[in-house]
Amino acid sequence: MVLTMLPWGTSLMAAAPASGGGSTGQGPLPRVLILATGGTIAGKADPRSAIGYDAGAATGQQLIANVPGLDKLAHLKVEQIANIPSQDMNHTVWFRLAERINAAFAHHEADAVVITHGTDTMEETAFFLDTVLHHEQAVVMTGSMRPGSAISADGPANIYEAVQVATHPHARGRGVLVVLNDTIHAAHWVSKADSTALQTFTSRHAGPVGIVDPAAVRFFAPPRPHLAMALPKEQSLPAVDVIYAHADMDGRQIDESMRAGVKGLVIAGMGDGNVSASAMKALDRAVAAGLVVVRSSHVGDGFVNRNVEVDDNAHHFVASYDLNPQKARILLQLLLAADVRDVGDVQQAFAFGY
Ligand SMILES: NC(=O)CC[C@H](N)C(=O)O
Repeated sequence: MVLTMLPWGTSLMAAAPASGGGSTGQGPLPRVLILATGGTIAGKADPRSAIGYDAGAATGQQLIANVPGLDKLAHLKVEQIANIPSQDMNHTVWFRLAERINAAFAHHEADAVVITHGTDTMEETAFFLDTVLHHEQAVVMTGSMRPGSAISADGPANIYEAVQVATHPHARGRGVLVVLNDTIHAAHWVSKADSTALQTFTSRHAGPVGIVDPAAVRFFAPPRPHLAMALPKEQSLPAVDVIYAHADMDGRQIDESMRAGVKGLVIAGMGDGNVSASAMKALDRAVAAGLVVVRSSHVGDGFVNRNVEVDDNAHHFVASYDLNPQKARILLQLLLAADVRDVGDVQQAFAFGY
């Protein structure tokens, strides 16, 4: 490759007549579709208490109006997909988002998408969309930890940076990204790790894939191989429960989930995906009844590997590798929706990319 010297602040790729030149000030402005779903970023002060607020109160249009300089980065179109605190996020909104994004790119309505969202379930929405969307164009999620009414609200800067990242040419082909507090995370690894701090998102063992510093958007890591699943046609997902393991654990919750008719179980296990002996017996009953059982962990980092403390071959369990329980649940739902229930096939999907 021949290296061409360009003026500072101009990247080789951004200089091309691509749609991602918003951060360089060259060429036509890229078109960014902003899909607003609510969250703290759309929060307004609650007059009943000094620290209280209602998430999902302001509209996407109001959020954008509070971000100076955004019109110099991109042509924006804002649509309100929902206006909820993200603890109420659900598959109906996920399907609405996925279909809107598919349509926007199929009809060349936008060059990139930014989604505003509460931080509680942002990693789950990011993981769902990352798995069912198959576009080169950037899809970037952002939110905030402080409501717009707070001193030093973080929402406006996060929206600005999300648009900067979404319009950066190196954001293409990376699946769904999460941008918060100057940091860029990939959907596979990102997780909320602090209930109040601005730097709430981590990508524990993998680390963030990039940063936004005052001069530039910088990516460090190559994209992860993309596990591409179809968006289920039925617009619904099979029932899968997550069961949290702890000392004195019995099999009661596992049996109750089976009675309720779930199709799969994810264990938020201790350590590398352990449960007690009596819970293990209940899991064997679940497998015998035709449920798919995935062992994940609630410790927050590291892999759950096959056949280490637990003989997965003998029990017919699946190991989650590095997917946390809430993401393991979504992958299992998508696999079951696609009629993938053979333990070997399910395991292959969880091991994809490693
Ligand atoms: N900081 C946040 O966004 C969390 C607030 C709220 N629970 C939500 O996820 O929407």
